[in-house]
Amino acid sequence: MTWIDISQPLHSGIPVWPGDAPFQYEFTYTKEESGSVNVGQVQMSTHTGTHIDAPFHFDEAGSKVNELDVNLYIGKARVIHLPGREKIKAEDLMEKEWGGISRLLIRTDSWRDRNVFPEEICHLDPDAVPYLKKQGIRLIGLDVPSVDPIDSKTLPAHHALWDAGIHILEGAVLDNVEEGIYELMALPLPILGGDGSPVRAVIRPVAESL
Ligand SMILES: Nc1ccccc1C(=O)C[C@H](N)C(=O)O
Ligand SMILES: [Zn+2]
Ligand SMILES: [Zn+2]
Repeated sequence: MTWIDISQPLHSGIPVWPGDAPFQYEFTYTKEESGSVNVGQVQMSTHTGTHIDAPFHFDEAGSKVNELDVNLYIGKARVIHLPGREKIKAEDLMEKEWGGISRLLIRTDSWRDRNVFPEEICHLDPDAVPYLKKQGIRLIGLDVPSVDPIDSKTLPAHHALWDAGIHILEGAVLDNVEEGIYELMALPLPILGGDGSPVRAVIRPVAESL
């Protein structure tokens, strides 16, 4: 089975949080200038596109991105589809199949035009977190820029997840991805002291019986 890219392409027009640093790629030297090589430089927010949040993003005492276990971001993941909701509640999760898979990707389809930063998204009800913890979830990924409502200042879902030891992946592209079991790779960069990192996230289906 081939790997499927579930990452947003990075370009100067990629929407970012209102007021956050825009993505920029430019040449430090072009081949013509240097005589030998093109060399680029990138400026971006750590929360651009498909990215993970380190707990330090919302908790001064939380782990930094270089302290996170790489094993969280590689391995079996379940994809579930929960479209057309204002928020994801425990009852929605209870309707799905569970069992032994510690990574969960939720396709909400609630960020329709990825060229524009969304005003409203389907978010995670913090009351659903104990259920996720009970199912042994350690990583949750959504197809929206935040697990909380866009205008949230208190970030209750971020905090509830972290209190339950569940790590966060945001901005995955799950259009056309069917429910099922996949392998996931979405490694953050080892940015020392970082609050988050862009990731290249890929999945590939695995047979349920494996
Ligand atoms: N980058 C920002 C700039 C300003 C205000 C919030 C953010 C966020 O990133 C918050 C969001 N809850 C996030 O975890 O991605
Ligand atoms: Zn983030
Ligand atoms: Zn976040």
